[in-house]
Amino acid sequence: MGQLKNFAFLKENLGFILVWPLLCAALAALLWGQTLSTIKEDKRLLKDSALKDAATLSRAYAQYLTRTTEQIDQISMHVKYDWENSHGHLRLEDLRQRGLFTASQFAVVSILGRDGKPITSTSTNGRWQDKALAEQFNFHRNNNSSALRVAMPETGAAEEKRLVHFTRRLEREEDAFDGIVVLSVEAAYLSTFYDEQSLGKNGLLAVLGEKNKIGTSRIGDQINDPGGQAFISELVLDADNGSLRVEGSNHFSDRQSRYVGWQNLRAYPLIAIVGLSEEELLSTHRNDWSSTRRYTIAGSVFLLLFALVASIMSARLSWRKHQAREVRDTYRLATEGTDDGFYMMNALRDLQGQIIDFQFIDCNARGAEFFGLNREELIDVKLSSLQGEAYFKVLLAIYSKAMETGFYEDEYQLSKESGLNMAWARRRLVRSGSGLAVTIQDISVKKENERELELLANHDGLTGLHNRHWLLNFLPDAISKASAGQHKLALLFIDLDGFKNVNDTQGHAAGDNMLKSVASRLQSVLRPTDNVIRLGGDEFVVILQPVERDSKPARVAERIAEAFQQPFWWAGEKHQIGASIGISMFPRDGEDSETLLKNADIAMYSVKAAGKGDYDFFRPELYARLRARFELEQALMQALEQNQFVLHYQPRVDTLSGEMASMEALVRWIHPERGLVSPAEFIPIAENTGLILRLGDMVMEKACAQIAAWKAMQLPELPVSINVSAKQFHAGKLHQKLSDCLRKYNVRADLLEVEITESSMMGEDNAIMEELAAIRALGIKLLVDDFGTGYSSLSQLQRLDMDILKIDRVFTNELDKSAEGKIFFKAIVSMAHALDMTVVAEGVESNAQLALLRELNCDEIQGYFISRPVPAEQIPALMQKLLLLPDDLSSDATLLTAA
Ligand SMILES: Nc1nc2c(ncn2[C@@H]2O[C@H](COP(=O)(O)O[C@H]3[C@@H](O)[C@H](n4cnc5c(=O)[nH]c(N)nc54)O[C@@H]3COP(=O)(O)O)[C@@H](O)[C@H]2O)c(=O)[nH]1
Repeated sequence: MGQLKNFAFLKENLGFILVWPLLCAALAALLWGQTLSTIKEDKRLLKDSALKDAATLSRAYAQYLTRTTEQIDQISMHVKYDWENSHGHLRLEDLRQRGLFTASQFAVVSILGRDGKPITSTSTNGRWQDKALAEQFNFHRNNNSSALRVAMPETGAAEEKRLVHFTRRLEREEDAFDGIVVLSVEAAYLSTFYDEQSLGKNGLLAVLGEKNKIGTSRIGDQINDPGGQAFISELVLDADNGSLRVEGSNHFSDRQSRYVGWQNLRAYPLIAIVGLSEEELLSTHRNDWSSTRRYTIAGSVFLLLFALVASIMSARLSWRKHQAREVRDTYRLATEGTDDGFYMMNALRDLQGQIIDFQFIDCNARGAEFFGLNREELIDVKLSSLQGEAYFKVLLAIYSKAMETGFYEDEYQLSKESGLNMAWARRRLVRSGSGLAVTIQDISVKKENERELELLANHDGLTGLHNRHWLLNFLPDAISKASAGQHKLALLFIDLDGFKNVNDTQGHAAGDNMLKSVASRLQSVLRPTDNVIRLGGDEFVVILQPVERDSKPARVAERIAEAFQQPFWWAGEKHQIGASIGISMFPRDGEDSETLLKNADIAMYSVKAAGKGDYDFFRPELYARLRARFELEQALMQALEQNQFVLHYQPRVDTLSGEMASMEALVRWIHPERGLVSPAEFIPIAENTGLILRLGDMVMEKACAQIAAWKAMQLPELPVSINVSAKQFHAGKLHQKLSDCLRKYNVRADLLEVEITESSMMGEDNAIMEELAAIRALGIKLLVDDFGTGYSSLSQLQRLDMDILKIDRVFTNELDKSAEGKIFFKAIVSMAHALDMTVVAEGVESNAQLALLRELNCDEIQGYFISRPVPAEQIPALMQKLLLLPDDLSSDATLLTAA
């Protein structure tokens, strides 16, 4: 299988692998062709040049011979003249002594007489028997030409020097033959023209005479006189001058071929021959040719090696590409089924090697789909063509960084420019060879989920404001910024006043509406850069920064407080609510989130304690107050466990007669250190901490026990009313507790009355309605306490079927102070009577108030004018007194009653 794959790979890439050897073979062939043709051309030029040189040198040699022969000619003319004038008495020795034949080349100068015998001579060694000289003598004797003739030497004995004889006819009167003058010159003298520089070491010089008879011949230093000749066969010279290549093996004694040039002397019967050795000429160029050949061989070897290396590299490259492609294909196939986009990208570089773009070379179907294309459409596309210029620059920087470091990964939000149709992506870039393997994952859904989770985690679902979680993350950063910028930061802790009432009395839907309205109202009075946070319940926080002075958060707090003075409206109804605001400042009141929040909360609490609806800055002493409150809470819990509470009773009497109609049970805390503590101090804390439930149960228990005790003492059976807080109602099963308690102490239901504040029973909460009905069904009377301070209407009271209406002492107090107070009181009494309810005036402190109440037909009164709340032990005395009005008033009453 593997072999089959390899074979397929080879087949696929054969062209790419063999391209280099083929290219190199072609280059080598070209190189060799060029080299051989150059050598051939060189040889041709060399031959042409050699032939020209030989011809030129032969001409120069001919000139040299002409000049030499002319000298000899002149001397011979001189001798002839002297001979003919001397009438046969000339002695050549005399002429020699006079310096005429001093030149060394003249071996012998002779005059031969008419019989051919020497008459006078410069030497006795003349070779007058030479066959060639004899021939010349005969010629001169038979021809009356006076021209100079040349006789080439015969081949003589080896030890003899060869002599060339120059001869001239001598004459007497009437041109009669008188002998000849012979100038014999050493043949070698004619070849002194030889110059190694121009003819080389094996150059040839030769002089031919008539019938091509060789006068002298010389090859290099070797002058062939005496001894053999340079020639082994006669040259065929078919023109007066010329040049030709002469094959050495046939013509020359040294067998070397030569380029031979020849020139006939015009004035004398001589031929000058020059030969240049071919071997010598070639040898000077042979080095050039061999170095050319060496270069060509080196070039060929280089090409061979290059082809080999290139083939190996091509094969390896192809193999790597093949493997990379296989890996790519495998990866693509593997990623084909996934949701991730996979891309192989090639880095495109400029001449300086700088990356200028990337090109898609492969991708999976999903990857192409991200760009709205199919795979074939995306391959070969450049990255730059898929997005705008600015965005491409950003991408290029990231991709180049990945090329540099080998890896890059991030999550990023995509713009429209990206060309990818997704909102968020995770990309992973891994360097792979000369490019990048890029994986893109669409994480839009995940990001959306994260965003929603983040929204949920950081926002309040009801109001849309940031929540506590967000605040706790945001505050440390904001504090750091403030610290770095050396400015202040203000934290406003806002707690709604009366919100619990709305929630408790009008239901959670109303409470939710209120919170939404509060949120938008807060935002409306703040700048968009200020942060509003809902901490939870009815608590809000506002962060202001930068802040220079306290005056700024003070102004904001004032604006908020003012905004809350306007009523809230929903479902066509008006709702009033306030806000208490505590302010802490960074860094003065704390340097961390927790401290700033805690101190703003303390300041807010201080505002609440001081009457609500206002703002205050944190001060360290507020903390002391909070601590006192905390200690009170602890003490209250302990008091409940240790039964430190007692009930005092305040009578309620008939307005006219002063007869005790009922008693209100009012709890008192007998503190082990502080003595008697007012419920006005601890009831609100009990309400806030939830201790009111246990306290309420205890009051119920003590009241029933007391009724039972008085009954046991056989005192008149008078009802006792107990105060029940809203929390007790909302805790549920109040009627059950009351019923159990009555049963436990065997007390009649009509001896127990329940006072509930107006605000506790407000709203449309069915649970309260049902609870009230159930209590009433037990036979227990229901009293509306503190009427006039809340927002209940009489019609609502009618629906709840309340028995007694207790008008708050604020209105009793107004009775004798203003006409409006009296009118208001009268209206309530009238309406309550119309609803068949008994009216009680609370807080009656004076005779004048009593008189007016009688006038207004108020049924019962309660107040310090009758009696302060007193311990249970004092009640029997009051009971026995029967009429509790001051004596004079009681008698008035008696009178009135009687009347
Ligand atoms: N849930 C419960 N609340 C209780 C209970 N016991 C008392 N309370 C509530 O505490 C508040 C303060 O009560 P207290 O200090 O006892 O004051 C009562 C009277 O002393 C006072 N009063 C009565 N007559 C006059 C008067 O002529 N002038 C005047 N200045 N004060 C007067 O009024 C208080 C009774 O008020 P009310 O209940 O509204 O009739 C107070 O709100 C109590 O309700 C308890 O057991 N449970």
